[in-house]
Amino acid sequence: MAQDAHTTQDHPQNRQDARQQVISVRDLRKEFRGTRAVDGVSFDVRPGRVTGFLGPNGAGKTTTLRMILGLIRPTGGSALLWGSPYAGLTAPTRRIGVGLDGGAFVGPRTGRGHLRCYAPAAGCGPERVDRLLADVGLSDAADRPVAGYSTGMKQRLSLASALLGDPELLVLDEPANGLDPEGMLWLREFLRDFAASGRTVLLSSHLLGEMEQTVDDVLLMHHGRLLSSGPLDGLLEPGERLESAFLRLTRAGNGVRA
Ligand SMILES: Nc1ncnc2c1ncn2[C@@H]1O[C@H](COP(=O)(O)OP(=O)(O)OP(=O)(O)O)[C@@H](O)[C@H]1O
Repeated sequence: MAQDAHTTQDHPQNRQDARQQVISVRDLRKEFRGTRAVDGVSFDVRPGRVTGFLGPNGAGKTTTLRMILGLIRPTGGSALLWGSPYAGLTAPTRRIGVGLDGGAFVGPRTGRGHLRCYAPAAGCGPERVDRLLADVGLSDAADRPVAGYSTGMKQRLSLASALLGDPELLVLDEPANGLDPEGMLWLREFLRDFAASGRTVLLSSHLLGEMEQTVDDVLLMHHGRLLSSGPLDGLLEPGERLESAFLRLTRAGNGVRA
């Protein structure tokens, strides 16, 4: 993962390099009225990997994801998907499955109704909706109003929504929130299988212990800055847990390891 190559998205060579990556972020910055939410972040997300965007509440993870997805405009820097800004992609909703904020649901709608509502835009029919409901373990609850779903069930429905377009990239914000241990295990296996098929996952989480068992690559964020990026194996010292590594890095200051 490149750390220090600051680029602009318009340079042809940079576009060429960025096309080798699924996501390529360079010197990305966002300020909200004096709050530096994201402060010069650079990283790449490689294909066929589960990359964990990890850090405590307020670290800047969601803001970065929203900039990558073109939902908010950066103060500076660039975020490219397959070498293009989100707005320059053809049919982005079919290439990228997005799960932000645990999903936004209309309470009286059923789980099946929710997916059927978004299915046409994703180019899929009712049979795929049924299959996805089964894949995420919601077949039995499919015809109940989402308002009565547990947090974990909403997370599963959000994941099914993200999968509607059969995307090659999943971008998920805190998908493990509210899942019980069985749900965590299920999510972990699901994401690992997704990446094993050559597709790519970028997910944010503050649950370092859980993510340690899920991700291949780590982007460790703190106070808007990237503390570390690269394969999980390269980050941890022998016998070290991810939470301890995070404390070690935050105590060491803002050093950046490639
Ligand atoms: N729309 C906004 N207006 C003002 N400040 C914002 C806005 N969105 C985010 N922030 C601030 O930017 C910082 C980073 O927030 P962000 O939501 O990106 O962090 P996060 O790592 O995703 O944390 P969490 O896990 O709590 O969602 C925080 O200080 C937050 O208060």
